[in-house]
Amino acid sequence: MKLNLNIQPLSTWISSDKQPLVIGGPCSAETEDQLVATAHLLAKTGKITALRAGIWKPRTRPGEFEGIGSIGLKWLDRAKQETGLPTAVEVATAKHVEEALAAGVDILWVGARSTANPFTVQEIADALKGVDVPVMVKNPVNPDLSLWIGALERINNAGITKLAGIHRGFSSYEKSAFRNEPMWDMAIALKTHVPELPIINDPSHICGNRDLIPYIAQKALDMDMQGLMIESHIDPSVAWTDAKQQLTPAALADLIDRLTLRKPETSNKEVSNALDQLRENIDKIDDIIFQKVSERMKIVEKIGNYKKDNGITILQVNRWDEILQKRTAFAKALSLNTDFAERLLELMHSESIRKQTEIMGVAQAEGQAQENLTHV
Ligand SMILES: O=C(O)C(=O)C[C@]1(C(=O)O)C=C[C@@H](O)C=C1
Repeated sequence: MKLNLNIQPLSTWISSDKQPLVIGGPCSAETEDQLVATAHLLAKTGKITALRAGIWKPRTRPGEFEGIGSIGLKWLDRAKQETGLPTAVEVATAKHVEEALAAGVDILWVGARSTANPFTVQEIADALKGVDVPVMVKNPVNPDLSLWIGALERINNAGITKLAGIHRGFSSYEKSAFRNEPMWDMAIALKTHVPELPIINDPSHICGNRDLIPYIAQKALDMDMQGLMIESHIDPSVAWTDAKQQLTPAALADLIDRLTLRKPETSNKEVSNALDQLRENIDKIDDIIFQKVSERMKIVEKIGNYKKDNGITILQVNRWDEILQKRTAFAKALSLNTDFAERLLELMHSESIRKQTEIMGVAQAEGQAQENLTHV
């Protein structure tokens, strides 16, 4: 379902001269020298569109460096005056918004922890009323698309039309190579709901480790994201925060050089005709798949009626296991990815269970129980 947000194109608020669009800068502003020197080196690469720096840092545990605070805004302004780079900082309270705007910060962003809290987002939105400043909203720490959309809506309702999302990955209990799981499907879902919303990828926070950054940055561009936010420090080995994921300005420039830029469309008529033809074939095949799935569901319904009339359980573990084994082996023989085949079968099986539960009348009882609960 498409959402109705009032959003201006990215090019109306940030220069599109350099492609890919990269917002670079240190995780935290630490000292005036560190920030200004990093900014100069970044500007000298000629590849950076805006300068980022954390001024107020939301830390998980107390006692860690929580950002240099307001004084850093003066350093950031000096970096901007000397390099000509527009600046971006994270804001998490109304006071941050007021101070950042008073200090001439060009772009604000809402952090992942703030996005997860509607009270915080509303406080920021209220502080932004009547101001024409670009705001980027990071995904919430947890993979909840509604929270991300809700935060964008709150900011948009406050009158902010220069709006973007930042995909920084999601917390996960599972051990992983990533600091935050990319869960690309979440960013794709946001793009599907709000196609006009620019999305900036933040490979630094997804990876948590500089070696992985090139892969995520490339994938983000291939996912048609509009830009990258990458942390860069003059000397990452002594960085006060996120030392492992920061790149020197030279390493960042090198990474940008190695990225391949692709476009969503081509002006080559021959290629676009070939793609049209192939897409027509896909449409036909998708139609056949749906017809077949519908036939399968009709059989599932018949089985469901037999089960209801003869006191047979809905779940048939042995039969389900047989389907999983045989069909995934078949899928493999057809050169299909077995994980994909398994997920497809699971999706169909859970729909069968839902359908047969409905036939048994249990779904109705469950619905009634839910209704009773909501009336308590
Ligand atoms: O074989 C059945 O009993 C069915 O209802 C079909 C089906 C399926 O979707 O394939 C559904 C539920 C069972 O757990 C096993 C298989």
